[in-house]
Amino acid sequence: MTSMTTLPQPSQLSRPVSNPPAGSLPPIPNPKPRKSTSSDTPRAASPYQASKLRTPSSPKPSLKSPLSTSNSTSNLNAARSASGGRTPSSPDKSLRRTISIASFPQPPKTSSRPSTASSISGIQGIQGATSSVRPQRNSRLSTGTTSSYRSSKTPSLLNGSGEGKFISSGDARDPEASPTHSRSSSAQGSCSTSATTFEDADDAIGKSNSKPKEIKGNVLVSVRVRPDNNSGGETPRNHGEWSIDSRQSLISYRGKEGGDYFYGDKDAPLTCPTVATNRRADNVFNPQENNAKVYDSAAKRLVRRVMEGYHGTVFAYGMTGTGKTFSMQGTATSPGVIPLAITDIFSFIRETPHREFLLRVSYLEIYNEKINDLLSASAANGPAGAPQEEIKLREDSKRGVYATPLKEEIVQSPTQLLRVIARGDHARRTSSTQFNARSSRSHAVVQIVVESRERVPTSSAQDKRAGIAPGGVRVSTLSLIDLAGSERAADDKERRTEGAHINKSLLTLGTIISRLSENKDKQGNPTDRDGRHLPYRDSKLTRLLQPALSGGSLVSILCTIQFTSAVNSHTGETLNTMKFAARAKNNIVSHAKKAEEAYGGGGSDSGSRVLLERYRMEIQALRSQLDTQAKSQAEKELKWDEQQYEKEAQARHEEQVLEMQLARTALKERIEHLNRLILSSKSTGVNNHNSLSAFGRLSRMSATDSGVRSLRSSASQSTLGAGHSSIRPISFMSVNSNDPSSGMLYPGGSFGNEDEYDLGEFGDGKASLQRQVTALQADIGDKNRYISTLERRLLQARRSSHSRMSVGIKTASTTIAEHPDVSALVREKDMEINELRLQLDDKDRMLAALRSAARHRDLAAVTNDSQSPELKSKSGSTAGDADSFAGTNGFIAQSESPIKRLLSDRSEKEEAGKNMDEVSRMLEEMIQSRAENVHNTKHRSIASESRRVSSSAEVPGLNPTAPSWDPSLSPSFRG
Ligand SMILES: Nc1ncnc2c1ncn2[C@@H]1O[C@H](COP(=O)(O)OP(=O)(O)OP(=O)(O)O)[C@@H](O)[C@H]1O
Repeated sequence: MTSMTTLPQPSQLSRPVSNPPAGSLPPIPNPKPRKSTSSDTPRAASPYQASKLRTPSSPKPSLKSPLSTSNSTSNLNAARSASGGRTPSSPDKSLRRTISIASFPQPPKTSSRPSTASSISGIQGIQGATSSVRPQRNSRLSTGTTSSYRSSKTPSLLNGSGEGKFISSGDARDPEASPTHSRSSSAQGSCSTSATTFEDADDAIGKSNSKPKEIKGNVLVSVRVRPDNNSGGETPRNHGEWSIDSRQSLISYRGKEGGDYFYGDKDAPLTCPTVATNRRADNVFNPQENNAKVYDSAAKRLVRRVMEGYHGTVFAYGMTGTGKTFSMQGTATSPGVIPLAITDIFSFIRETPHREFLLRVSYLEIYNEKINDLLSASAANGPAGAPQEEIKLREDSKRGVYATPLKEEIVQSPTQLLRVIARGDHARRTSSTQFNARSSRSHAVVQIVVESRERVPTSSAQDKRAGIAPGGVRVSTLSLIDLAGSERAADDKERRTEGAHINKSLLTLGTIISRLSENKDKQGNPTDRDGRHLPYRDSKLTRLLQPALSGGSLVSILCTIQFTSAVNSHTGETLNTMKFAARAKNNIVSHAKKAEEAYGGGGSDSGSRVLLERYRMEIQALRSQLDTQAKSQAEKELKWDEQQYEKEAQARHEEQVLEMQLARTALKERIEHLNRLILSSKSTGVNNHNSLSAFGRLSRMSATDSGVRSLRSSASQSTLGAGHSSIRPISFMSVNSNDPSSGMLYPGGSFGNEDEYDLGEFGDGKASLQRQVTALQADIGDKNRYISTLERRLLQARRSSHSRMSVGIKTASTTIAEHPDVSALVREKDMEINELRLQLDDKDRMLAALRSAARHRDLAAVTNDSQSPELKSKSGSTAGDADSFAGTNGFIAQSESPIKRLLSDRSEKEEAGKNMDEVSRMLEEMIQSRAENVHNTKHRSIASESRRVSSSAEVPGLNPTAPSWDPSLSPSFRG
């Protein structure tokens, strides 16, 4: 279903008249482009058969009047502007181009009641855009037709020439003139006002919506005579027994079949053609009159009334091939009642800015007493398509009789509406008959439902939003019906079946119309004058037309006939049509009321069918839903924002905690690592080997495998020893962890046999040793500080890299900690620390050795001063032993004899000399090693510094935190 939208505002649709669209009219449904019920049925020879389009059997141009030769559009223009600004008939092609859906009449500038004149003025404007002739709105009223009609007392017949006659004839019943006609006739008093022109009190007293007005009167019945193909192009006044006086709405037959038949009043005074009589005619259209003229006279006013809120029905009745479809649909160049009504509907909408409209359309056919929805998908697939759900007729007190279920499409533009109808028309069944190459085999009903409501003033748009309901909705229906043609029995079985159904329904229609009365039975059902029920239910057609025939709507009947000079002229059929027209005119009495305004969208069935109201309520409900949703959405967003903020804060907090944890972990790891290094170093040197002498350990480590670090220390110590004196102090040799006694002898880590240390270069270099000790102590202090600085910087670097990771470098696939430069730097620093640790250990040991040596020397010096050289040496040794071995020397001194002591003294001295040499050598090695270490470290520092600088340049931000060797921290490393 076409989606519903608010109909375009007139302002949106308005186009400057001066700028007509160049587009052409959207394809008007070609008459009968329909499926054939029997495609293989041989068609009767017809001049139109070759063409898919229905070719108007118009008279030859030479015989046409200037008006009649032009197509319907030009005629529409010409007829409407007959009194002024008439455009000379133009070729069909150019005229077709000029009519564009987009160039519909513009809404009036004022909100005054829309007038037909304004509408026509709009059309003229469009056409004038092409023809460059734009008749003035007033000129039409002041000149030409109307005055001509009023002044003309002479009836003009069709055989006359010149437009005066035509205009006079036409304008007598032209809706533009009809108000004057109707009102003047009413004023004159001598003419009946019951002539159906669909005027009501509104027109007389001005606009008033206060109370629905009732239009009373007979239906509008028009007779259209189709041109005769066999007339040789002539337009005779008399067609054999038939004669037409269109001005007098008179058709007479003086044949043998039944005497004289008159449609119209042959006795009526010519000056008052609408005199009250039961045989008064409304319209008789001669063969030259075109579709536009037919529409203007027979349907235009009714369509306008429908737009104002009345129900209206227009149907074409007549024998097959007489021009019903031609009149209702028309052709591309001569649009019929349906397309012209559509044009008018939208014109009316544009001219009525104070109301809003909603249009929906349905299209059904009654074929063989079965209702088919021509808009359903299955209908589009033709009879062979999926079977449709059975459509039934139901009755409702408000809606009357209606078909259900029926697809209704909401339309928003004439193009859309025309397309929908074209689609339905395509699905309608046609086939070739004796009289019509493309005969309609079904009754087709186009139903346009018009919903309208007072528009809410723009100023109170807020009220609209707030849900203040505008006025009620008025629903009216326009039914445009193209009946199938009555026909004689056909040869083909299928045609016979169709014909039987068609004839039966038309017969029922005729019967009902002939028996129509205003009588009703006790239940309120319509009866004939004798109180008999009217057989509406005998056919689907009459059942569907019941509301209209009962007087509930305005009705306009177009009866089509054809006079032919052919031998098999169907005079009987034509006479039947004439009788039907006369009965309809006499019997159908319309008392249509303007539909009441409906309120509410949900309650009653009729209420729920008012889409405008339903949509309004739906829009309102959706709007409030939207508001609620917007509110809750805003709340949700606020909540979400808060949650996000909290989450972010939480994440930040967690990140910080993590960072702290990482920092702590790193710190701990570092501490552990450093501790491990220290312990490992100690354990390697002290615990594992249970040795007090680093030198002893070092010498052994060269032969044992005690781990990388021990090996490194060993290696460095070995290097220290290279190129030095081979003299090894005995005391050092004896200090062996594998020797328990010696181990026990050095609990304080001091060297043994230190009484001999006064000999050799160390004995002589007391001051220099002292200086070395001091220097080494300072060195150790420096290194300790350096280590702590390194640790601090490392920590900072880690912390910084973590925070960087969390802030900005999260996207990097590798973390800073994993950055090769940083890791290399860290590794390097680790190594540096290790080495420094090792050096520290070495220094410790060296310091201890030096201290011990210094003590021995001091002791020796004291002993020498107080004893003989031998005793001095001995007692010094003993004292040294006693001192070194924690008080055991006293026992040694007492237990040994003097000779033995002398012998041993000599050997001890030799040994002491050796030991001193060894110590000196080792010290030299150590000093050398230290010097080399310092040199190496310095080199490494410089290298690492340069690397760090380059890596810092690569990793911005690392520079300030990267640990670096500050030479100022360790002045001892400068050299
Ligand atoms: N007033 C007209 N002027 C020119 N051609 C006409 C006119 N009326 C009818 N025709 C032509 O006559 C042929 C038959 O007309 P149409 O199909 O409208 O008849 P119908 O009454 O609808 O027939 P059926 O009942 O079989 O459908 C068509 O080719 C049509 O173009």
